[in-house]
Amino acid sequence: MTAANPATTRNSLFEGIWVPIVTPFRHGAIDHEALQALARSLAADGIKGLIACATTGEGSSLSQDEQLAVFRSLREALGPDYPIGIGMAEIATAPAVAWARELAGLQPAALLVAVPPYLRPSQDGMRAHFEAITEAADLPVILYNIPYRTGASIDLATVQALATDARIVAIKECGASLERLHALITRTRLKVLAGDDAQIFSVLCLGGHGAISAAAHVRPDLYVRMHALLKDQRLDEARLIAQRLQPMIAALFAEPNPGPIKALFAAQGRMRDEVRLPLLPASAECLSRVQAAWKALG
Ligand SMILES: O=C(O)C1=N[C@H](C(=O)O)C[C@H](O)C1
Repeated sequence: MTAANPATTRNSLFEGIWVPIVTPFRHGAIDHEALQALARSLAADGIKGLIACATTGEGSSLSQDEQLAVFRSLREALGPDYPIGIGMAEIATAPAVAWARELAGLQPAALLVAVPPYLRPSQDGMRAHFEAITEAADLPVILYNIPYRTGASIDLATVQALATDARIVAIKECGASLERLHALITRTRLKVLAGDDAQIFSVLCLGGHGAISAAAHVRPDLYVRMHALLKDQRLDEARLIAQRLQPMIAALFAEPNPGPIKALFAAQGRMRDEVRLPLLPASAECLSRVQAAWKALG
């Protein structure tokens, strides 16, 4: 096993509710003012950490310079101690390794690394990919398993093999069966974070450690409260919050993420309703549904 560096041993860091922050745009350019205001308000609501440039942050639509600028902007807004991770947008191993080395210079709290999309590598190929990035970055790494986006899933045995490296600290798991979630929680030492917003409550009840949740942009206080209640064994109260949140989660994912989040925030004057192609802004119907869910949350 690789020796842990001190950052990776602060493992309670990878518990609680994290948000993969959206990247606001203004006439096509990054709107740093809106980004920083949003980041400050999420942190004030108790969000444990942010992930820049993930799926929700449209990381794959940002140039490398823009990704660095987003990260630096968040640091400037929140200070050096607030945890900010960053998503790996490169797909193939060699450019991902080179980019990981560069990102390491920013000292992010973690790298969020998905199974490379489209390529559908073998389990050994996936393992080599994650190992090469971890070695290059020498930072805490969160595995990101989202087979409905990437086309391939990390097997439990591969997760277990990767978990022998202390720098691999957590897995963000999306769309898994209860059986697989249970296995990840009980048969690996990784922090298991829900990546599928509709599953956050179930993952936490099974013993998962938190979530990286796009939906938690909207009423983050309720996600933070639900997590705290479950830690306190106050299941009934937590369940009521989960039930209240469900219509909003469904509305936010009725069209491609992060369109609905940006549409709501634009209607609230917090940013412009801009995404980058091939994404399109949410439809008027979707926005009405999100706004109705917003009102119902009170
Ligand atoms: O960007 C992320 O990280 C997330 N992406 C998922 C998706 O867009 O499918 C959803 C999850 O809430 C976080």
